[in-house]
Amino acid sequence: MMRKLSFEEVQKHNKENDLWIVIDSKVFDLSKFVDLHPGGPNVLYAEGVAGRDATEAFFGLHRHEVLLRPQYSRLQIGVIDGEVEHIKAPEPGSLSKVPYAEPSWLSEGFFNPYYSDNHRTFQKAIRKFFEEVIRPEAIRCEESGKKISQEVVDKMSDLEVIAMRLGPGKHLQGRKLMNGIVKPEEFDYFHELILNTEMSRFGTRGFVDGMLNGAVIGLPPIWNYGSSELQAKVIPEVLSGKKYLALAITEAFAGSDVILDGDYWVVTGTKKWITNGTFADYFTTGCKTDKGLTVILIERGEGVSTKPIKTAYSSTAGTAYVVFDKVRVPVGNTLGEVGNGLSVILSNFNHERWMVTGCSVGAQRVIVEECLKWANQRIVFGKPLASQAVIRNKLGKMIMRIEACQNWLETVTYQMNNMSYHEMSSRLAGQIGLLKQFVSRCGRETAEDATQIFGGRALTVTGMGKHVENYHRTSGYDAILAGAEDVLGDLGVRQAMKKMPKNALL
Ligand code: HEM
Repeated sequence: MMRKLSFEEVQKHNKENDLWIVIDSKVFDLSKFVDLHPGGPNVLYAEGVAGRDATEAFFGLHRHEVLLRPQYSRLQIGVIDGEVEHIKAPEPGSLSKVPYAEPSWLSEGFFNPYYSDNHRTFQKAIRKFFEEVIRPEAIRCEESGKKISQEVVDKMSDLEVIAMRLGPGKHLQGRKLMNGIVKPEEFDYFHELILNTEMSRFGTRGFVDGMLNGAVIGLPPIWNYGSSELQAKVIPEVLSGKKYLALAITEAFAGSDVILDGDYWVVTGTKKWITNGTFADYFTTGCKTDKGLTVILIERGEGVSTKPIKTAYSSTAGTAYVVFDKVRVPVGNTLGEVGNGLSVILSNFNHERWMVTGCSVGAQRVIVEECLKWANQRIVFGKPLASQAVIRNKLGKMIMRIEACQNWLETVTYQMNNMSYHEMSSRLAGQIGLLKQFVSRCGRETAEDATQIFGGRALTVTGMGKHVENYHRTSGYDAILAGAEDVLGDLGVRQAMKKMPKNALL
């Protein structure tokens, strides 16, 4: 039970070695903390702060989470008698009540045709799991640049999170998804969309890619085109998170040339910007053979070396430069027909691009929420930021963009749920390309506007604007990964032109 104190009592403690303040009805004794305060001691002795209710000043400068850190929460010595706490830490898994902070299907009083009760139960469980288990790890790894710990990967694999990230399909059969919350045959692209949007909510973009993204894009060629022996060996290792897989296609200069030597391919060459490459045990690799592009699964071993590439985001993504030096690979590791590598690679792209779009939308929505909250709480010259028309204009555009992105993404997801894989490839490749371009463009514009709203705070890695800072620095990844946005937009128009009826004349 906390001590109950009066404002009169608090006011007496307003000097060096005896300093109390009130934040949201909680009384803190800062006497010993002043010299350790990252904002310096002087601000704490200021008039209106020392011995006073400093709630407004505090929330103008700190995120609420600061008060929850154990080293700071223990500075609380009591509560103001008769006052109640207004600002509470959200319960793990809870939904935000800020308008537009959640998609309409998760907003009270709104309706949506796409989601069932099962999607709702699933969303709640996933958000809770991500907030409790993944968020602390995401923040740690984003900062340290280290690989996600095996302990956390094991927790994901216990709930089949890795398998679910690969979408609906036969790889889910017989599994207990999220402890049985969803049956394998019920799992659809909306469940997967929920996963993608939820995992992007922590302002840790490098970590999201480090979270076994390589498997999501590198495994389908194995189960679609690999031999049964290869599948039996590699798929369980990867889905259980025991082994890492990377998709190694992109090249900066010389590719991966291959010659045949008996029952072995001998691969020599380089790959660049390979996500998860630093940690990968396997590489699903595009190689040049004399019959054309061929995809080969290369296991890390003699002749394979990887070097981390320092990028704008955290090295927890494991982005690597990969060198193959006369690596001997059994011919049985060939994925698909020799010379047919392009179709192996292309068959994967729709799903990958759609996934990136979902992650992008999840991250973008958090930024909209951050800006709405900040514009409401930040007081400048006695008025909230939101009282400025120029700020409201930016907020309006952000809301329009996120709602447009979400709605188009849901329409495309609905098509995916109702189409065969082949239909998706022929009908949706162009639209997914355009969607991805639209979402990443919107994301970049929102990142710019958010930076203007947060000002200098948006340039600081920690503190008030940390999410905006991370998003501004990393939203460009959505515009490049899985296909550069301009190229994808162009693909969309070219596909549309191919399908123009011959008699469509004005
Ligand atoms: C329990 C009380 C407080 C704690 C635990 C605390 C803690 C912190 C921390 C951790 C930071 C680093 C920035 C961040 O991570 O957000 C910070 C910065 C700062 N604090 Fe406090 N603080 C407290 C009260 C106050 C109060 C009452 C003021 C009043 C003016 C204040 C003024 C500042 C300033 C000016 C900065 C620098 C802000 C910036 O770099 O943008 N702090 N504080």
